[in-house]
Amino acid sequence: MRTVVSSAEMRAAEQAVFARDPEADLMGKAAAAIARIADDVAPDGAVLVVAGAGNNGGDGLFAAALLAERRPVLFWRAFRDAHAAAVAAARAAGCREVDAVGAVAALADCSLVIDAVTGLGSRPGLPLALQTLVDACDAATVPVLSVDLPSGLDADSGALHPSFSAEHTVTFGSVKPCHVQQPAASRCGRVHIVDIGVTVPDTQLRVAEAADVARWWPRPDASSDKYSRGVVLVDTGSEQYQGAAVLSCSGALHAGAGMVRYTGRAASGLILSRFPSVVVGEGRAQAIVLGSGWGDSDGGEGRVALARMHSLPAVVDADALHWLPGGRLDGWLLTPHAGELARLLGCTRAHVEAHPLSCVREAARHTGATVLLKGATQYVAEPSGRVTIAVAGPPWTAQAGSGDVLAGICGALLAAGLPAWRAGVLGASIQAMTAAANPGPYTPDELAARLPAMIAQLSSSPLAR
Ligand SMILES: NC(=O)C1=CN([C@@H]2O[C@H](COP(=O)(O)OP(=O)(O)OC[C@H]3O[C@@H](n4cnc5c(N)ncnc54)[C@H](OP(=O)(O)O)[C@@H]3O)[C@@H](O)[C@H]2O)[C@@H](O)CC1
Ligand SMILES: Nc1ncnc2c1ncn2[C@@H]1O[C@H](COP(=O)(O)OP(=O)(O)O)[C@@H](O)[C@H]1O
Ligand SMILES: [K+]
Repeated sequence: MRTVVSSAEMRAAEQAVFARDPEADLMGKAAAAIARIADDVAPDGAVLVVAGAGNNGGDGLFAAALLAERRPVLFWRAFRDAHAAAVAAARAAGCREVDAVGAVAALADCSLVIDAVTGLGSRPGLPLALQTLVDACDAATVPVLSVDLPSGLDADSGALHPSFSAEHTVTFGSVKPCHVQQPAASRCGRVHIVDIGVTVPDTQLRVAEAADVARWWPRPDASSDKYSRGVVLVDTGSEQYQGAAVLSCSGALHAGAGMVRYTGRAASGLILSRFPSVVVGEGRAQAIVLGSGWGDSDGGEGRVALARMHSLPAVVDADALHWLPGGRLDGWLLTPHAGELARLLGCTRAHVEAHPLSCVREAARHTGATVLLKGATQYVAEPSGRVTIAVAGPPWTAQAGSGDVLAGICGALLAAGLPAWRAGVLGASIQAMTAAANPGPYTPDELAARLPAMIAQLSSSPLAR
């Protein structure tokens, strides 16, 4: 699990280092890491360093000085101001200064551009001369290594602004919100996190990693039986949306449920023809999955209220989200997409998309449930305000039916005894990881069928220990 640190939290952590040791050379360590990664990602050829006026530019120019010991380096001060000591170091090391026109012309001969214009102090957007260079970089397909973050982005959000598009980003201490939230994250390329001796604080925002999924994924042992592994009661689908029932049962079974009981209104014969192990009808269960594919079929309110009376953990998806009972929904996992969350909160979808973190937190605080906001970035918010971002996957899973499978997976994890936040994080992560391992337009049911191979691979990997 990685802590996600805001620019203010990172600055405070940096100040704490200087309070202990006023001579701490954080910039020197940052520069050394940038130079090392630059050599790794583009071992030969000239490097162009584009430097801004603040410390981000300082990092880049000290890195320029180190790189100039072994390869040609050019630098452009994008705003006339720049970190004076770093400019002096770059000049002393033999780096050649160019102007805006020279920087664009130099791209033809460069194997790497280091973007050190703005970092934590970045105000969104780019001045025209820089935008011209960014366009030229994109056209010339010269790889960009961004220092801390692609200049132009806002460190503290996932919003898109005119910015560099990095192939690699080197950041310090821990990831910042722009590195882990789409669409900004797609501009960061591969993010290298470098320890420069700043102690990163615990925060209310974290991002899960494959190792967490491997460690926490429930596995049967010699004492397991179908009941102890977890029985999932699935009330999904309807006459109109029969497929949703098949998909949520598929998610639950392929995620390792001990048993799936189907109590929804789709034709049971359809489900049994696909999954003969499903038991049709009520019975004891450890978790319930509600709502996927209900459409406007009757009795939603009563079915959700009944689930509440069972006092079991529940996944509440899609149409069941319209019928949330009053009171604190402890132990429940709500799985809205942005539109459904907007409806829950009484705001617009655009508002949720612009402020996903505050919206998902608000829904969890208000309902007392854990809320998994689905989409390109998947946020799992607990009523306490803590948010965990699931492992990211490719956009191939953006298709009808993925959410139904995910609801089933989360149901199996709740039934196995995981707390709601962990079920949400693991469910969203395993679906994303399976899609990443099987790139292409696989249908949600095909991807669900590939979950067991992914889970087996995780279980046998050293990450699982
Ligand atoms: N904290 C740490 O742990 C460590 C931090 N380190 C490094 O320090 C970096 C932070 O440095 P920083 O505070 O000097 O801010 P930085 O990102 O250089 O930007 C400020 C300058 O940019 C300008 N500017 C901003 N937006 C603009 C725009 N759109 N268009 C035009 N100009 C714009 C802004 O102008 P102003 O707002 O003053 O008008 C100001 O001149 C951090 O990212 C990391 O690389 C490491 O050295 C060591 C450990
Ligand atoms: N841009 C994206 N990248 C990756 N996954 C996405 C993206 N957009 C949506 N998804 C995934 O697609 C699914 C959509 O869920 P949902 O809208 O409820 O679908 P449905 O109700 O049709 O099953 C979610 O599981 C989410 O993880
Ligand atoms: K930068």
